[in-house]
Order: sequence, then structure tokens, then C-alpha cells
Amino acid sequence: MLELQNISRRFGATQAVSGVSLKVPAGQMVGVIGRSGAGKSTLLRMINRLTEPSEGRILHDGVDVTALRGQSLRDWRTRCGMIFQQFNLVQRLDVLTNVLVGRLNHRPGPLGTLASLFKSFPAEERAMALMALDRFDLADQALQRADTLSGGQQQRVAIARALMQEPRIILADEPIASLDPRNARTVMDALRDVNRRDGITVLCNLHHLDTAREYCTRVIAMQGGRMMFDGPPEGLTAARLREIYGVSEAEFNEQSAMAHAPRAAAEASAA
Ligand SMILES: Nc1ncnc2c1ncn2[C@@H]1O[C@H](COP(=O)(O)OP(=O)(O)OP(=O)(O)O)[C@@H](O)[C@H]1O
Repeated sequence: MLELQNISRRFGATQAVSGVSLKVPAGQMVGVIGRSGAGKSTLLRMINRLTEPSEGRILHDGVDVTALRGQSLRDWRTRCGMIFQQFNLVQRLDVLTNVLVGRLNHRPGPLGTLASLFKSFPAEERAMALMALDRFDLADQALQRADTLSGGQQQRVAIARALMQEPRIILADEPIASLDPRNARTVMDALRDVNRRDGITVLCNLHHLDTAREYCTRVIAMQGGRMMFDGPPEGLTAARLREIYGVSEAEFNEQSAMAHAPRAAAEASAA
């Protein structure tokens, strides 16, 4: 169980997240929706402590995550895989090595350079990485450079890399905001697969309510740093959505798409 107790974060005069409390039982797939600037990224980043909360506590299975330091904080970050909008792969390295990078936190001692590392991964870790790639139909691309893949493929490599951490939770920060609809679907399918087959809790920032509705059993709607709704997607009716955002669902989706239009367009032309 992941529990956020009255979590807030300020950046100067900006209240990015304001007094959010929620409990997420293990194995849920939760969609966090909201417009650009609503506080979605800050909320997720506080969970693995990439961003420090200004106030409040985060507990995981009773452990106070907000108090962790040093190795125990690194261990917590290993248990919380993070997926970013821009994939964050090492572009010049091959796909398999990128996936193996997810294993680095599991080994003590100095790391050496990434390129020279490959040979030092034990055969079982290399097999584990290949299986993770195969599961997302990427085994044939294992030895290609990461920058030769489409955005959807790169994001699935990032999910495979996160799986190598053997996480309990995956935090996906706008994982499909840069992708065209076809690639977006393959990435959401991959996240659903790790949620259902591996029982990994998934928290996923999304712009479109229809994606949350299709993939998530629980939706959290953020607006101005506050959590305005927390419940099953069918509870977020047209009337409730208008109450929160002052617009229809079509207008909400359109505004969200426009906020990320340049990135999505660049991705579509690169694919
Ligand atoms: N490091 C930072 N320094 C200053 N302000 C920040 C920082 N990170 C976020 N903010 C501000 O906090 C607010 C919430 O930002 P956040 O990125 O969490 O929103 P979001 O809902 O994820 O938006 P988007 O969909 O555009 O990613 C915004 O006003 C943003 O400008």
C-alpha cells in the first residue's frame, strides 16, 4: 500500500501540489489527469523523491519514504521504476544495453563506463533483459542503437529497463504525450501488461480522459495542484468534468493535446 498524507510542494510562489492525500493498494493502475501545470509531474516525482515534498508524508507498506536517506533512498528508487515522456534512453547505445542499465542499482561497487559495462553483466541478466524485450516484441531490435527506434518502441524499451529494477511501483510521467495514437496504444498496452501480469502498481500521468477510462480502474483529476476527483473513471461524468475544468470532455482533450502539440508532431515525423 502506498499512502500519501497531505502532500504539498511549493516552488517559490507557485503551489505546484496542495494537500494531496490518497491510498493506493498494491496492484492498482491509476491514471492521473489534468491540464498542463496541474501538478501531475510534481505529484509523481515526489513519490520517488526526485522532488522533495514541502509538507506531508509518503508511506509505503508502513515505511516512511519521506524520511529515507542514502542507500535506503536508493533502494526505494529502485523499487519505483520511472518512465518519462522523452524515454531517457542512452541514444548511442544499443537497446539491450539500455535495458541492462535498469539492473545497475542491483550491483554494488564502481560502475565503469556504460559501454564497457555490457560484458560485465552476467548471462542471466542478459537473458532477463532479452526476455523483457521479447515480451514487448522488441527482441529483434536488441542490438540496434536506441536512436534508430520509433518513439513507441523507445518507450517500451524504457518500460523493459524499468522492469529490470524489479519494481513494486511504476511511475509513468506522461508516457504517451509525445506519441502518435498507434504508438501510444502499444505503450499503454505494455503498461497494462506489467500491471496485470506482474502485479506492479502503475501510476500514470495522462492528458486524455478516454485513455484513463480505457486503461485505469481509478482516476485522479488534478487542477491547480489540488486533487479534485478520486474514483472510478465512470464517476468522472461530463457534469463533474465541467465542474472541475469548466469545459466539456472534448474541449479538455483538445486543450491537453494542444499543450503538447509540438512534441507530438516532432515525434510523429521522426517515427
Ligand atoms: N522545478 C520547478 N521549479 C519551478 N516551478 C516548477 C518546477 N516544477 C514544476 N513547477 C511549477 O509547478 C506547477 C505544476 O507543474 P507540473 O509539472 O507538476 O504540472 P503538470 O500537470 O505535470 O504539467 P504538464 O502536463 O505540463 O507536465 C507549474 O506551475 C510549474 O510551472
